[in-house]
Formats: sequence, structure tokens, C-alpha cells
Amino acid sequence: MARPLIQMALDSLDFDATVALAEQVAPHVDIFEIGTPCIKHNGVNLVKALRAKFPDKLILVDLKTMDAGEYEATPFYAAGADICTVLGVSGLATCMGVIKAANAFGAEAQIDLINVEDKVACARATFEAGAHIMGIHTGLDAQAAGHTPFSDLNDIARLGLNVRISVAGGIKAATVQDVVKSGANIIVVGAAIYGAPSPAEAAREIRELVDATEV
Ligand SMILES: O=C([C@H](O)CO)[C@H](O)[C@H](O)COP(=O)(O)O
Repeated sequence: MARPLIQMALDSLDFDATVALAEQVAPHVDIFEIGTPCIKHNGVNLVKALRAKFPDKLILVDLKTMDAGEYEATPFYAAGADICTVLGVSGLATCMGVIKAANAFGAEAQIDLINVEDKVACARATFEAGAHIMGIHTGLDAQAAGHTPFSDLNDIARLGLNVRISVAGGIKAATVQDVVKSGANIIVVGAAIYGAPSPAEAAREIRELVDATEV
């Protein structure tokens, strides 16, 4: 298995604070995620700013698209996004729209399985439709209610689909190695890094743990 990628979720609303945090953690992460609240607040100009500043990083725009897939995602790919997310609950037509936009730019579309009732069926259908990445995701509100992404990860990994698996939802140093062992290709970390006294140190620790994990 290729070395798992670490995705830093940038969930601030502040443009300059987002860029500053990205600078701090850049040596230790592979993907910058512009989180949903952040992209709604700052728009496509933040994608352009991060693209210009970090030409060697992957940029994921967490659009969580719910309708008009191709139309909504196209300007973000044009601005330099490598990955945009689309909600699995939006339905196959919307997912296919984002997949089409991604393919037009040689980029990738990630299906966010957040709140999807039958995640296995959704993963199978969107994989068949050409999705590049399957996103297992326990959102911030569900985390607050005590939920975690671990059992969903096992269910999707067990399918053996030829698709990369991303996992998000409260992942921290104590859990990151189990997530890698369970088959995740992309490990998303937000609060455990941006909420730490030293985000750079927290990101470095996650990187070391991921790189030290035997799979
Ligand atoms: O995607 C996220 C959330 O839905 C807000 O957009 C978070 O970025 C994702 O959950 C990762 O953050 P943590 O759960 O804090 O690690």
C-alpha cells in the first residue's frame, strides 16, 4: 500500500489565519483541506491563494455539494483544487456531475458518505460511476453526540473497492495508527492539530505515527 496521506482540515473562517496555519503545518502534511465553513466564508479566492503559495501540496475543497454538481465544482477545479467533495446523499446525478468536472481538469472527486443511510450501497454505486475517493466522515455535530468513523471505515474497507479511502471525524494521535491499519489511504485531522498548543508539533507527531505504522 502506498504511504497514507495526511490531510489537514483548515476549519477557521478567517482568511489570513487559514493561510498562516497552513504555513505552520505544511512540512508535515500532504493535503490542505479548505473546510466547508471556511470555503463558504472565503470562496474561490482562498483556493487561488493556497494554490499559489503551496504549488506542491494537494488542495481539497470541502464543498459538500448537494445539487448542480458539475456547475458548482467546475470553478473550484479551475482555481486549482485537486479534489472537491460531493455529498453521497445528493444522489447519483449530482455525484456524477462532480466526477465529470474533476475528470475535465485531471482532478479527483470525493464522495462524502456523511449521513448516508446505506453507505455500502452508496460507495458501490458511486465507485461504479467513477468516484476517485470514498470519504468516511463523522461530522463535527455527530462527533459532539459521541459518534466515531471507525466502524464505517471497516465496512467500506471490507468491500475491497479499487478506490482510495479517506477518513475524517475526530482523528487524533491516539487513534491515527488504528485508522491506518484499518485501510485508510487519506487521514484527515482537524481539531487535533489546530486545537493543539503547537499545531506544527501536533502535525509532526501525527506524521511520525502514520509513517511508523505497519500495514
Ligand atoms: O469536514 C469537517 C467538518 O464537517 C467541517 O467541515 C472537518 O474538517 C473534519 O471533520 C475534520 O476535522 P476533525 O473532525 O476536527 O478532525
